[in-house]
Amino acid sequence: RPVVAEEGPPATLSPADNGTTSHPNGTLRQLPHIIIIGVRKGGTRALIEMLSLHSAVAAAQNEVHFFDWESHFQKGLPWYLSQMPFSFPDQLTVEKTPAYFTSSKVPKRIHQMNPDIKLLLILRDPTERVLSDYTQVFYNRLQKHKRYQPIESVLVKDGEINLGYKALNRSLYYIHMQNWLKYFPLGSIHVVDGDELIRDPFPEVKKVERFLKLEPQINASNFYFNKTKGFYCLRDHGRERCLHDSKGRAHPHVAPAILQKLYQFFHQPNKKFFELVGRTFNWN
Ligand SMILES: Nc1ncnc2c1ncn2[C@@H]1O[C@H](COP(=O)(O)OS(=O)(=O)O)[C@@H](OP(=O)(O)O)[C@H]1O
Repeated sequence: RPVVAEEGPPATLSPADNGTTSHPNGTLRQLPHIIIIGVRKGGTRALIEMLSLHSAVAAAQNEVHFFDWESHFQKGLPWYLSQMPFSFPDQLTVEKTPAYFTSSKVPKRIHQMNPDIKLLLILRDPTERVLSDYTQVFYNRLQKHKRYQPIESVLVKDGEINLGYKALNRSLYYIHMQNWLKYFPLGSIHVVDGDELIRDPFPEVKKVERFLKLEPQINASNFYFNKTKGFYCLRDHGRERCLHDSKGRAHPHVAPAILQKLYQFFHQPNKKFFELVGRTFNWN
């Protein structure tokens, strides 16, 4: 059960409220039991949609940005609660905000709300994630008719990897993970392999179901490969749907020599991450 910590945000819930707001049909809003903390472009939307196939899961529609945006955090837990979907008391509520993973103040704040919360972290090959991150910003700028720099000029400065490029830092997973492990035991954080979730989602989703101690319910038949999209899509009670067009975009071409530099750049950080979590991933 989520608890309200002593040092929590300014407006805390009254004891009578106990973290829930009820509705006449027996549903209520509950603080999340599960948070998908990131990583940005890791496959967080796919993961929350896939998890929502389970009848015991109620997912918040939008990214809430409660713990990372001061303007939201200052509103306190009652506001956070008001962002949650209505659910039945035995359902688990989940929200996803990919920016949480790389925001240093977030782990402490989530821990203060509920030290027993279950965290899901979906990661992808760090280089691939950088390209996906660049592509996202590229499209955002395109939409706003703003200028954008070609990928190679943001990745490289004076012939070397440009350490000032923010997207690179977001892919240094061990740095951020260390921060989370100051507050949560490894057993509270399940790392989902985002590359596998793309390649063959069902086994990855089953692992999540087990981690959350949910009754096995999600089936192989809930997934089908859509050739046009080039990704798996979902089948839920006979209804078929793919993720939005903004998910699964083509990435820019990068010269092989630069790509090689990037792989090399991430080699040591990746090793540090593997040591931290006691498992390896099939990253370049
Ligand atoms: N089934 C399925 N369909 C479509 N897309 C899928 C799927 N599974 C994982 N992905 C990958 O999810 C990537 C987007 O990640 P996020 O949802 O975490 O992005 S965001 O941070 O919320 O913007 C997105 O990244 P891009 O390929 O760069 O667009 C996808 O590769």
